[in-house]
Amino acid sequence: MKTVAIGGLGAIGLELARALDRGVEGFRLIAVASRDTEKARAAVAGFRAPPRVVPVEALAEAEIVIEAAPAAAFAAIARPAIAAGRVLLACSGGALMRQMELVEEAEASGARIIVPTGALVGLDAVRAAAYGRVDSVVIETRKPPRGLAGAPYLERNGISLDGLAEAKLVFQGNALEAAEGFPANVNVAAALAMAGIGPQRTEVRLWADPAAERNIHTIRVEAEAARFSMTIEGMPSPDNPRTGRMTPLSVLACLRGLTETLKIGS
Ligand SMILES: NC(=O)C1=CN([C@@H]2O[C@H](COP(=O)(O)OP(=O)(O)OC[C@H]3O[C@@H](n4cnc5c(N)ncnc54)[C@H](O)[C@@H]3O)[C@@H](O)[C@H]2O)C=CC1
Ligand SMILES: O=C([O-])CC(=O)C(=O)O
Repeated sequence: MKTVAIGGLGAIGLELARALDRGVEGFRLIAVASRDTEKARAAVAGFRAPPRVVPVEALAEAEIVIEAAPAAAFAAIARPAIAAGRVLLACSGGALMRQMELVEEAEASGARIIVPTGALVGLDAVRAAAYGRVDSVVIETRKPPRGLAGAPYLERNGISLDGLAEAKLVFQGNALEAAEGFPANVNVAAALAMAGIGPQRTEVRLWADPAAERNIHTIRVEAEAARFSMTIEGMPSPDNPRTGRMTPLSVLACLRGLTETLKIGS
């Protein structure tokens, strides 16, 4: 049995905690941390085996630490886990991409940092292609306006999405600029950048679309070995419209992949 701890109990973390409590072969949830301790206690009170509610630094007592908190809390969860040489599953890919020195810290301590595919598709193909020459990687994301509302880039540039009648291209730039301007929205672009040709060369286009009922991500890759494009249309989570329901499922698949005997895909 590998021990697991979760930092953040929102759309992703609480779903994962519930799934682990129902039983995921080979893993046992021992601790959780969240901003609001009382709320966290109430959320896990009815569990078959309630995990301990701890401060974020104490999550590192588990062998596997799942980070599922806002980007601003990423380092506080990641650093102790890395220092303790743990396996860190990082959902806030955009935050990681902006603090790549953590990867050097992990190398020194023997920790591993794993970014699940999350709400996206195709990272296996992108990773493989990146062993050869890759000419371009583009991701186009289309979300209902409520899934983008409040992003720092929109506020800084006075872009209002209220009463939007048709789809609007709200951002075009590289993955680094996207992660800075939309910290809660472009984790998939960050994961794509880290899997492929890096944040400077990965192009991001972000649309607010009042007709969209799903979070739609299309990636297009031009590489020497292959040209491919893939689209995923994720259902927004009922708890947080910025986050797709695929993400906790992807983290579960990633977790199982750490130990399963038969593992399909890279
Ligand atoms: N990799 C991917 O494909 C995806 C990644 N994400 C990212 O994953 C992260 C979590 O997403 P959601 O669960 O949707 O967010 P959420 O907003 O629903 O939940 C976040 C949780 O973290 C807690 N929290 C806030 N501050 C904290 C702190 N300082 N320490 C510990 N916990 C704290 C909140 O109380 C809440 O329980 C976000 O950074 C989000 O952008 C979201 C969707 C897809
Ligand atoms: O589509 C989603 O579920 C979330 C998303 O865009 C991201 O965090 O990059």
